[in-house]
Amino acid sequence: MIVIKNVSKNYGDFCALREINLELDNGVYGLLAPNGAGKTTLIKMLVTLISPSEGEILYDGKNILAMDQEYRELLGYLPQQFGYYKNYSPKQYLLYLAALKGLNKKESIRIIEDLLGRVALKDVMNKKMRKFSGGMIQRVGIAQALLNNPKVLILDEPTAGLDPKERARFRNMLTELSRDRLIIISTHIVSDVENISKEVIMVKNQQLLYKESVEGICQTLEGAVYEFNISYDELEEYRKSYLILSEKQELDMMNIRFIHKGHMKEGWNSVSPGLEDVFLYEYRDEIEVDM
Ligand SMILES: Nc1ncnc2c1ncn2[C@@H]1O[C@H](COP(=O)(O)OP(=O)(O)OP(=O)(O)O)[C@@H](O)[C@H]1O
Repeated sequence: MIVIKNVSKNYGDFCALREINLELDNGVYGLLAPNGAGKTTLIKMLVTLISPSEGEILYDGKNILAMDQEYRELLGYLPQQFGYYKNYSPKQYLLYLAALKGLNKKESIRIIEDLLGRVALKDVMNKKMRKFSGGMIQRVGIAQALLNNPKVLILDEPTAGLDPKERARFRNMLTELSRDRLIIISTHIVSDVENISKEVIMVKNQQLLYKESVEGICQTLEGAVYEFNISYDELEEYRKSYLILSEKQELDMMNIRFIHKGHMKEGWNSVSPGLEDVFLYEYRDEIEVDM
């Protein structure tokens, strides 16, 4: 189990994270926040690339910085950008990494072939990565992060550049992998974590906003999300008065989804809030709503 205890991180005078407290067990945790909110800072502390300015991070009660190599042996990490060699095949690349980690070659071949099977790359394991799609490269990235069969797997924005089909495949793979390990996946894309996370962690104004199940987080907007058909002429008025979550053209009307806390007006259709709604609501001042 990982315990993040009163952790703050400052870069000079700038405070990137303030007094973060979290307890994490096996399963998938989605670290969801807009760019610049401090996800990478938290992740870099979790993988010991940087250390907290205050507080500490414990693994099974031991400070991860003090554990040093012992901690890194149970850690798998896929950074936002990972370096690989285009002229290598996945198998060659992983064998090279295994050699760096000092793993025995015969044993490595067995582990690597098994891993490449798990990430659905067995058919192409001897092909050069030069022609691989973004999704295939990310799967190589996952395989390298799994090389030491880590108990803690940390993935920083792992779906960047993947198409929807590859994203879906990726999510399924994580669910499969999460059975016996702790997985943290950082993203600003709600659908990446909505259906696979045991709990979603959201950070706002440098502080922890939520660490809860998707259902629990969505409940915070229960009874406040509506859909309604309006004419184009009314659109400006609604935009001024309410936080619009989405606008959809339907024949000669506009179907809008919006937030209102208070009495509903006649005709409004109250709908169940989704994680995307909460995300747009909580970060309304930080993100430009794409309409
Ligand atoms: N080395 C650094 N020195 C100074 N400020 C930094 C440094 N690293 C990050 N920051 C600042 O800390 C804040 C959080 O950055 P961080 O990279 O953790 O955010 P993020 O949520 O991961 O965003 P992204 O997805 O863009 O990486 C940002 O305002 C960023 O400018």
